Amino acid sequence: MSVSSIPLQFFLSDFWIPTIDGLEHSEPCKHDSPAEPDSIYDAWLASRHTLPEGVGRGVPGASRPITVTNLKLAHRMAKLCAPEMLKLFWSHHPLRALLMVSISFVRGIFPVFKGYSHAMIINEVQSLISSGHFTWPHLVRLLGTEFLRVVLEKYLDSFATNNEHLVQSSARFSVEYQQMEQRVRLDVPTLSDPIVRDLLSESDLFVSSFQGVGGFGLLSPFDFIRIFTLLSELVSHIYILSTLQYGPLPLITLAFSLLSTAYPFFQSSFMLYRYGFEVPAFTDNDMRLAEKQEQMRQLSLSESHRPEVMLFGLGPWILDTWAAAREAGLGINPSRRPQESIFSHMNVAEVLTALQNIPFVLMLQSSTSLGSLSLYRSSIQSIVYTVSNLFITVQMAIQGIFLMGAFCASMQIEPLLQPKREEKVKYESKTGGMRIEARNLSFTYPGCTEPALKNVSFTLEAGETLALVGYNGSGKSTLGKLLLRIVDFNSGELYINDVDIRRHDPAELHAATTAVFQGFSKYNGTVSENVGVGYVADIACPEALRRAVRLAESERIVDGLPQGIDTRLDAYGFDAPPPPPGPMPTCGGARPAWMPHGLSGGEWQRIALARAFMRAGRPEVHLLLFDEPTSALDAHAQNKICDTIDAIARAPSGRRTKTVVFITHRLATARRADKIAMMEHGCITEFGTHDELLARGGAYAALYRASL
Ligand SMILES: Nc1ncnc2c1ncn2[C@@H]1O[C@H](COP(=O)(O)OP(=O)(O)OP(=O)(O)O)[C@@H](O)[C@H]1O
Repeated sequence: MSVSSIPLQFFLSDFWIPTIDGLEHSEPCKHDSPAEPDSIYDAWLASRHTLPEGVGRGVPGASRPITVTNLKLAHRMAKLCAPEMLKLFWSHHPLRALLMVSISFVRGIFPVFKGYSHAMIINEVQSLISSGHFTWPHLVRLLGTEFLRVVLEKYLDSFATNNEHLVQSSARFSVEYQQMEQRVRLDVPTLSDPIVRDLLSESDLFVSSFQGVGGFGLLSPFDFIRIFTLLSELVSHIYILSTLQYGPLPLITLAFSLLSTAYPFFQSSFMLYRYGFEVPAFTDNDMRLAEKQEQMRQLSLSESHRPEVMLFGLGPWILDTWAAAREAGLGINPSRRPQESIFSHMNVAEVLTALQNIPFVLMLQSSTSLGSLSLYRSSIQSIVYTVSNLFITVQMAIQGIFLMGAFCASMQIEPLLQPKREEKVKYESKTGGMRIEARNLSFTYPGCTEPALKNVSFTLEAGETLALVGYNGSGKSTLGKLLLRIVDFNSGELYINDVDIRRHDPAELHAATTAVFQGFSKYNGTVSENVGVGYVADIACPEALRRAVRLAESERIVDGLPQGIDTRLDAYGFDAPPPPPGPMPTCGGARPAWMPHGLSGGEWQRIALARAFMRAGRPEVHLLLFDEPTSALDAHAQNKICDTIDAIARAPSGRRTKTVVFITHRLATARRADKIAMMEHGCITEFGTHDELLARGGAYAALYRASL
């Protein structure tokens, strides 16, 4: 998007609405932010607290008001981010980057050359008409020069575009790479922090600004270079004006010309201020409305939701909810519309444009050169437009700096589960599996008041099998995630092989575990990809894939698929992505390879089991955790899977080599375990063997009897 196409209101409204500054003073920071923030993150956080209440507080990308505080913050951020950004520009194509900046300067002078060349031609033609003192060779030379100028400008433009494209693509790849690299590093607790989410969203906006999408106040460092072009354009126009010969009333004429050309901008900004134009930032309410509207739109389009939409008769409700949100979002409600006055309909600018001709005529009295007048007029207009563009660009650049700050700050986020370097202990394998000892573990999900786990304590010796049983919502899956180091606990202690779990690198622990989650992932890919991600080193190894599929008792299912293990699976239900380009299948014809194949719930569960089995048998894996792995399987298949897990957890000699944790509602499966933990309301209320718990006659015994 070119800078000139950005509405001027975008810039002026922030400047001309004084309440923003006032609000900033009346709204002290909720967090203690230092006067000169030490880190980029602090500066970014401080800038968020300068947003007025209700306007964009919770909306990533909301434009910060232009205040002294924010200018200082932007300056601090730019300083802190500069090394990182310079590296980004220089790392791939230093010479081309230098060329890009230089060409930006040169391009700014082009409009002046153009005006000058046109003026010379006009002068020559004027001589022809008025005095006849002109020479054909001179006019031809001038036309030739103009032709050369056009060719040169076009050539430089196309060279600059190609050069920019190359430098920009490399920088874009780098920022996208860094963004991806950081995303895959971050763990669940880090990502569940709402401030981190906002930071990442603003960081994403910065990354997308490299796509050249513009709009919404996005300005990448590349667009920032355009400021150089605008500056050189401004300076060259001012220079041209200073070299012109003026007639009578030079200063008054100049002032009138400048003011009359600039008037439309002042008029529009005055109207915005006087007649209550809203700040062009999205309010929290706008975002809620947009979200609701999108949710309803998706619901109406989604084919996978269609059966329930039909069954529950949701059509009218979807339509009404969407319409209410959309109407409010579009401002169709008349009370939201800004007041308009008769003045807003008057186009005074047109009157002024007519009046502008008066000083020109006055100048014409003394000036002999029509070309100079044309140059004068085009320079005046260019100066006003360049200055206004410069203001818009600078204002957007300031917003861009906050997004750039978000990007740089996001790069410095350390995953919460990662231990400090000095506290880190390497995970040591223990023959016979993982020993787990939990002491008074408590955990509350972020934003919740009721803990999901309360004072959970138990010990599981290496190689033992534990079944976690209990009512819905009693905390079984949460405990499983704690053991797998997916989430962190709030209090208590958890020891793995007698070492505090918090001192281990989660990646090392994860390499020593395998799991099937209750809500396992369905990847948009082939069977082999869906299974192979369990151990990516073997994702292209047919034997390893076959073995995992066989262990999960899914050979028959996979062999029955149209392309066997290479069949693409339908992970989206009916909402599969559009087919790739190519011939469409004819009615009754063979099923094309790209067409994803659906699976039943139990079949998907076997695929997830096969994924876990990809690495389960490996010697470095010491903990196998299965959260309802066989809930959708028939009793026969369940028993076979349990036998398989038991076999995997043992050496050929029969000695236990892996610790196994089952989360299950099937007590027939639970009774096979060495230990059973009965969970109620986030606590382990009973712990022991099946026989011990039955003899106790408590909640487990009651549940077991009910299941018979
Ligand atoms: N992401 C979450 N955010 C907030 N609360 C959650 C979240 N996940 C689970 N909970 C809450 O934590 C409690 C324990 O949930 P958990 O999934 O551990 O139960 P469960 O025993 O595995 O249940 P089920 O047998 O139904 O699978 C529940 O009250 C649940 O509502």
